Amino acid sequence: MTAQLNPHGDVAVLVLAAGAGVRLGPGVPKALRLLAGEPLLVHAIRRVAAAPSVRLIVVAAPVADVPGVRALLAPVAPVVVVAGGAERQQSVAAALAAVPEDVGIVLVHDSARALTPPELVESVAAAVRGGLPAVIPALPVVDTVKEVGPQDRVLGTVDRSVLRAVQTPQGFRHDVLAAAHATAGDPLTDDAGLVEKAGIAVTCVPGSELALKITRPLDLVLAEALLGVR
Ligand SMILES: Nc1ccn([C@@H]2O[C@H](COP(=O)(O)OP(=O)(O)OP(=O)(O)O)[C@@H](O)[C@H]2O)c(=O)n1
Ligand SMILES: C[C@](O)(CO)[C@H](O)COP(=O)(O)O
Repeated sequence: MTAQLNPHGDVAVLVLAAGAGVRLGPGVPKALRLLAGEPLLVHAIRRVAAAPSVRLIVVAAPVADVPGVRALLAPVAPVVVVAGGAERQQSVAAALAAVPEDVGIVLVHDSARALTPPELVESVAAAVRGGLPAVIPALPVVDTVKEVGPQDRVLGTVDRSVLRAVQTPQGFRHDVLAAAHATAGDPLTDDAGLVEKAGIAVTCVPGSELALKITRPLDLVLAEALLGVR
């Protein structure tokens, strides 16, 4: 059944799905690879669409797959599908261009974080709604982290208490994200990085173990196990 989005919601979610998935190994673009029999993108969209304050979902798809992604998602949720770019940052910019000005909050989300629960979408949006310009979900770093130099020589041990592993959805006031992208330089790995460069405060909220990014083959195994136990 097609999910209904909230026409009175104040949130647009940009769902990025234009990446190749090189680290996952050869195959179709990562967002279209199967997890428990369904494409990662379908898992991701179903969860985003279940978040009550979402009014609009814009998907950035691989250029060649735009019609196919529209057809794939039509029975899942109402979405706008645009062509993504060669870099993640370009895919964000293309999706952002499809968001009307009157939407106050924009979240940027990786389809690769396919099991992200709707509650995380809501908690990030609520923090922006509460007055923060930029909000990112994050988890503490669990490993000891070393700085390494030439010949793999360890230079030192980093104080991990000040480190966080950052997830998506990352949430922004619409004007803040638009301004950061309008002045963006070399591509960065996340949107919060652009906002930081503009000198605007970025605040962490608790992330979720379920929001793991499916990057390597083992992550698919882990995600399938998580689906099995839920
Ligand atoms: N040009 C790109 C590159 C990435 N992404 C999206 O950004 C998210 C995070 O990227 P990552 O997980 O690193 O995906 P890939 O770039 O596909 O992975 P790889 O580097 O292994 O190819 C993914 O949902 C991916 O589809 C995108 O929309 N457009
Ligand atoms: C946006 C992101 O998922 C936050 O962790 C991450 O930066 C994407 O990075 P990648 O280089 O595409 O794996």
